[in-house]
Amino acid sequence: MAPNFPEVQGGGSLILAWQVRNKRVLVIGGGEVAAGRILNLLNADAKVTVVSPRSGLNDEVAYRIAQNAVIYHDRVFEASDLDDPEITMVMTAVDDPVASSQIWKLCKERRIAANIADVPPECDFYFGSVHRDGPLQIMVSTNGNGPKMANIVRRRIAATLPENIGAAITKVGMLRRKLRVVAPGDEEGPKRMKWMSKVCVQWSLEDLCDMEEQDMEELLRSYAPDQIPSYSQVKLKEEPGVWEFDGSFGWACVV
Ligand SMILES: C[C@@]1(CC(=O)O)C2=NC(=C\c3[nH]c(c(CCC(=O)O)c3CC(=O)O)Cc3[nH]c(c(CC(=O)O)c3CCC(=O)O)/C=C3\N/C(=C\2)[C@@H](CCC(=O)O)[C@]3(C)CC(=O)O)/[C@H]1CCC(=O)O
Ligand SMILES: NC(=O)c1ccc[n+]([C@@H]2O[C@H](COP(=O)([O-])OP(=O)(O)OC[C@H]3O[C@@H](n4cnc5c(N)ncnc54)[C@H](O)[C@@H]3O)[C@@H](O)[C@H]2O)c1
Repeated sequence: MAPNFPEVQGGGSLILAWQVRNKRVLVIGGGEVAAGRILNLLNADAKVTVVSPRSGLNDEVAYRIAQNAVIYHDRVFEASDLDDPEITMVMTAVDDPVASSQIWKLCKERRIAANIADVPPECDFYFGSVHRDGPLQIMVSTNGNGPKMANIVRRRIAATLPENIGAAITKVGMLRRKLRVVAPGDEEGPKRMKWMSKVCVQWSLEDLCDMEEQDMEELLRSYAPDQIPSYSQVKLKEEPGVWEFDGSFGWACVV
């Protein structure tokens, strides 16, 4: 009998949320594609170096350079650009396939992860179509089958989301950090996770979005008894005793 484990479906990508904050990433090229790469990197708080002749700069890339958002070298790529040991990743977006392939080979020699735009066999990772709303990021990949389709699917997904989902997630992030203060320590982990999951399930997205800091404090009082008060109980500041666990299970036998 086949075991009841998930079936392996090869041919996909490993989709990750790569933490490039404060890490150096080299972008080669300064055209339209580079502008998108640079924005993605700055959104992820990376330290970005751009190499491209000024004559080929797109307006957006020129703006990032003028804003000092990136370090800029006004010339074509040189092999020594890869000498900086800080570089964790390379992206090329140049209209010169020979230069692209040369850069790919040099990156492989140095074991630096690289994306060569539009050359799938020369990519350690692909980009995807990304929806962003505050802390929420949704990436759609078609694994090289149809980049424009990725764009269409991403827009379709984004259109189904509640308008305030990003704000709700930001609030939940605050609540989780507060919970770690109220209930610190590894031994509390399983209880913390269960309580947090229950809050997310029992409160609606709209409730979570409306949650203010004082509501969070109130809600956290339910952690020890492990009974989640409803949004209105917290919001209307009902007597804590109404929802606080008193040792009964919501009913009592009067004898
Ligand atoms: C998602 C997105 C992210 C980004 O780059 O930011 C992205 N391409 C986007 C747009 C786009 N790219 C192309 C078109 C023309 C229409 C079309 O072909 O559909 C359009 C549409 C447009 O321009 O509107 C041409 C194209 N792209 C690749 C090839 C080479 C090939 O297929 O062999 C060719 C030339 C094909 C040819 O010559 O015919 C290859 C790749 N492009 C990828 C990502 C990776 C796979 C992602 C996936 O499969 O999901 C991969 C493998 C490598 C990589 O570059 O990382 C971004 C949309 C972002 C957004 O708008 O939301
Ligand atoms: N993956 C994608 O989403 C996607 C979409 C469209 C195009 N592309 C491909 O990406 C590449 C770039 O596209 P684009 O629209 O940004 O092109 P573009 O012509 O706007 O920009 C090319 C840039 O590369 C620079 N450049 C050229 N040779 C260089 C070198 N040796 N060193 C440093 N910089 C150099 C130029 O100065 C220019 O800034 C093309 O090959 C294009 O086919 C990819």
